[in-house]
Amino acid sequence: PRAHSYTKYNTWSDIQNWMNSISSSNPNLISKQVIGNTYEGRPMTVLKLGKASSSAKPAIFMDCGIHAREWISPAFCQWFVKEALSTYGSDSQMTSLLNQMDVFVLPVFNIDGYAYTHTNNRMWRKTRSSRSGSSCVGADPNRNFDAGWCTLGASSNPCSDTFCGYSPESEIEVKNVADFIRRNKSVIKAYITMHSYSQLLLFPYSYKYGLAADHSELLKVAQGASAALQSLYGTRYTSGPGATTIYPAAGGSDDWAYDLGVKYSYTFELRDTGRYGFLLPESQIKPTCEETMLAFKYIAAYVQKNL
Ligand SMILES: NCCCCC[C@@H](C[SeH])C(=O)O
Ligand SMILES: [Zn+2]
Ligand SMILES: [Zn+2]
Repeated sequence: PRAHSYTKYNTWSDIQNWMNSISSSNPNLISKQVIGNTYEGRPMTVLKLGKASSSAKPAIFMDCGIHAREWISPAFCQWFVKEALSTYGSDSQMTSLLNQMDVFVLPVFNIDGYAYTHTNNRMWRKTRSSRSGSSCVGADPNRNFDAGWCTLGASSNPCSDTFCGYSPESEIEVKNVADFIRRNKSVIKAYITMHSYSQLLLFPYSYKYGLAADHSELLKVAQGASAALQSLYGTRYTSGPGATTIYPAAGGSDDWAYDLGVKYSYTFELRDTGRYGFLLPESQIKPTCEETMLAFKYIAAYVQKNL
């Protein structure tokens, strides 16, 4: 079988094997927990990074792979875990971060969809749930959260790629993540969700045009993170509220987390701006992950300073 590589788009099977081995590699810094199964029964696995502590530490939650075809997203979550473990002890900021906080990483949110893009349809976006009454499969997890659910920028047609689902959290994958974040909301200070493509750093709201109460602070941090990202290879990002920066979109994970009380809530649209789109070549995994690490660390440092 193919081996796992940080500079390749790994199959779910290779990612699962990788999670099992890396989470037993350093019990003082990483552990894994299954937060539930997907519709097709695959284990949704969260990696908890941070210096082991008997008391609860403030935390950041990051997910990748909400949308199946956005392969650069799970690639970043895997890269992040490798970088965190390999630079802890040598990189002062990463050491400080993992000493003071925990980082929960969900490398593949929509595992069924991700597997389906490897076997059947590279351009699949949604979950793989099916319900009697429709021949169409899946709902858009990023329209299925309980945040302005199905009001705008989403479809109630099960055959649409932005189908909002039959009710909020109807998708078991969404419910599993929402339950986990609700269970840990007292410690979770930031929510970061990785998507592609367009090179955008978005924050609430997308379910309405109105500005978030923390708009100016969220914008300031996003602009700082984008500048940090650009400093490496010159990659240019646009920062702003989702509704006006990309499009209105209700039911999103970032809006939901923000309204739950997780103030620092961001959606990344990673490389590129359309030349390759979702089919970003594997040769761009390394540079994309390196520059995105700088943006993540900028946000994490800001959150740490404002604990
Ligand atoms: N919560 C919505 C954030 C803005 C839209 C993000 C994109 C990622 Se592909 C989408 O879900 O359509
Ligand atoms: Zn997406
Ligand atoms: Zn996108």
